[in-house]
Amino acid sequence: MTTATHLCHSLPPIASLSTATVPACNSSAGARTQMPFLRIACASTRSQDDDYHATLKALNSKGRFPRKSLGQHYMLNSEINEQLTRAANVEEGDVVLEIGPGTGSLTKVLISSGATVLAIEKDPHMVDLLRERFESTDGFKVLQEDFVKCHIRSHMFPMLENRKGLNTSSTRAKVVSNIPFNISTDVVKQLLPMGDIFSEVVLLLQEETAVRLVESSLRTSEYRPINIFVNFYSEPEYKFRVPRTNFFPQPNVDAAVVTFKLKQAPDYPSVASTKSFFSMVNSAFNGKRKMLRRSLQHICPSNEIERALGDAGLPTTSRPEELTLDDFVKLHNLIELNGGQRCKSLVDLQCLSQLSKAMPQSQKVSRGQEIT
Ligand SMILES: C[S@@+](CC[C@H](N)C(=O)[O-])C[C@H]1O[C@@H](n2cnc3c(N)ncnc32)[C@H](O)[C@@H]1O
Repeated sequence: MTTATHLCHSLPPIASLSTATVPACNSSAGARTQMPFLRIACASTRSQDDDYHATLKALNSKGRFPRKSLGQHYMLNSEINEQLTRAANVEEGDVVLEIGPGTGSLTKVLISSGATVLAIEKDPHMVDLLRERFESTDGFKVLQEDFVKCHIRSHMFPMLENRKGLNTSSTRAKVVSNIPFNISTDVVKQLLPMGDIFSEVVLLLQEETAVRLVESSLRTSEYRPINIFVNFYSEPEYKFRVPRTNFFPQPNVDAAVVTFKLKQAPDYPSVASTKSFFSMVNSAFNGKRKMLRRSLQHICPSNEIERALGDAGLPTTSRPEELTLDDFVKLHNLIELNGGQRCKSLVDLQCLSQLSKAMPQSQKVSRGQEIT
């Protein structure tokens, strides 16, 4: 305990120190135990640039306290940053988008793997810090923007264009990020339909969100339109849990790493229009306790819905939480086919789908925002 006391005394004067803990040395995802200050010495031997002291020093240099409203929980364990980078198979020549780079601990690992990194950071103080830290590094650019509002395509296209002619195997970029938990759903909705520019999206999410996005099963209350959305656009995989003790300041919840392998348009389930498809899915779940023949009545008369359910091989009494992505696709296409002129609202939806086809790609991707 002498070491612990000594280290505690040497900590910089910053609020919330008394509640802070650092990760276990063998930071195997899975260990839930909170590690005391005693372990700091051990963590700092792994990566002195981004350990507990360095993070505090970096924040102090800008007179900053971590801001809860910006979800500022900094990663103290470089092993986890390396695992995130490996989960995306980042290699020489890759272009990587990092959302919320903070002090740049993950950024450093990405750059060391040979990637060119575009970082989007909302906090201007962290942007200053990153510019100082990576000032002499080629292949790094940081923009001070709110990711939720930024037009990511216009930033990515020039970077991808620049790579043409380089001897690199991948033509699409990757996303690797430890994001603030409060923008997780926005990030997922915005990025997953971008399979034309991103091949993988690897995110460190709140564990509960990770489980809800990847593992929600049929017939449970967690099964929502977002699950249909995630599986429509990607192949998600829960990789590993990251105990809360790996962050400063320590959040009240654990985190987990999820990879989303993005599909490209030809591999999306075949629907006449994604707009009308997701409108139907949302409507179906609006009346979660209701049978589909009732909740979709505004689209088609219930006998038409029953007929489509029957043709899809589903019970006429089906409820939304009983349908897989494939079932919804079949149902949607059958309603379109069977409904024809009789389904007035569907005709309206078809008009919308024509409009949507005329929309620029940049607007189309924001449609995911409608998913709940
Ligand atoms: C959980 S911290 C992660 C920091 C760093 N990646 C790490 O692993 O230590 C989240 C970071 O996202 C930034 N941030 C918060 N909201 C943001 C937004 N809307 N757009 C971009 N960055 C944001 C915060 O300022 C913070 O630096």
